[in-house]
Amino acid sequence: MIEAAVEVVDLVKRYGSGPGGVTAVDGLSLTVKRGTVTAVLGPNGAGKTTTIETCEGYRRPDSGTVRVLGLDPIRDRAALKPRVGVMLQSGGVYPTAQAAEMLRHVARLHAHPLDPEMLLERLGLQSVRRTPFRRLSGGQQQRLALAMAIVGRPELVFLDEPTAGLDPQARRATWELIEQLRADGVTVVLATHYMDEAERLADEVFIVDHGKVIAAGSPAELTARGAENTLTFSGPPGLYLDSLAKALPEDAKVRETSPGCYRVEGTVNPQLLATVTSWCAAHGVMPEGLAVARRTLEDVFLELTGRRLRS
Ligand SMILES: Nc1ncnc2c1ncn2[C@@H]1O[C@H](COP(=O)(O)OP(=O)(O)OP(=O)(O)O)[C@@H](O)[C@H]1O
Repeated sequence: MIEAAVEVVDLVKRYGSGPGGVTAVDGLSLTVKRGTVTAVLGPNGAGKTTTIETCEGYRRPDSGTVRVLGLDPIRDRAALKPRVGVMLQSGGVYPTAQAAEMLRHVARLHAHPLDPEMLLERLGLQSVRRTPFRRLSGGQQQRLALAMAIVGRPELVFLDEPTAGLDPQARRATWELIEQLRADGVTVVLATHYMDEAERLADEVFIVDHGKVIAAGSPAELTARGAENTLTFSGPPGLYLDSLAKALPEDAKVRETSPGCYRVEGTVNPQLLATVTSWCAAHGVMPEGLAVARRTLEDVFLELTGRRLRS
């Protein structure tokens, strides 16, 4: 059997002790398969960064085990260093060094680096190549940190909120780069609180809340559980929905979510759409803003916790 790229079992990590202490990670387990993009998705404070930093060898578990490429991240740090890419925050770099110079420097430390110029181009950093790190904008610093994490062609890369605060164009460029990494066989572990990012990029998602995994699966598996799709439309308030409910298949439900806003949940297929529109036609109702929406990871999180992912 091929060994997992990352295996976290019952990880517990506390900050401080006594009543003022915080249990940041509370018995978290996850497995990252090689060659996949795996997202650790959760709201602020869920324990994502602590988990990632423990995998990177920066934090020691209070209990539980962490294996990275079959090794111990703290004990085997030297062996893992050339094989694992991490995005360092500003503390890890020389603030007065120029962007391109820093990237070339990191590239030279590796046997078979990617071309630094290609990375600067892909991440839209060519125009600031001579700018000292500390004068780059937050988003530029973040993209440079990403470039430095992957320039050495790691087998595995940990990305903690790689697109937080980026503008849409930089976000797309980062997503494309992550997709390219996967195509090249790199394993990517991505901590994010953006569900659209997890949905678009991840093969496997671990939804984390209060330091625990509360759901796991591919985005398709997670969003397919329960109501697969929804159909919404608006019309006059107070429509008599019992007769529409009778016309719908058994697994579908309809309700008025707010006055004049209607939501049908179930397997939305062309037949269901036809049933709803013909019921509307028979009742003289013009269904405005008729839309079919797939259930999102945000909906999954809301159902599991009663809260929204983005607070
Ligand atoms: N160095 C620290 N000392 C004390 N408490 C900490 C420390 N780092 C994190 N915490 C606390 O641990 C909990 C988990 O934080 P963590 O940063 O791991 O979560 P996160 O999911 O990455 O959140 P965010 O998206 O906000 O970074 C939070 O309650 C946080 O306040």
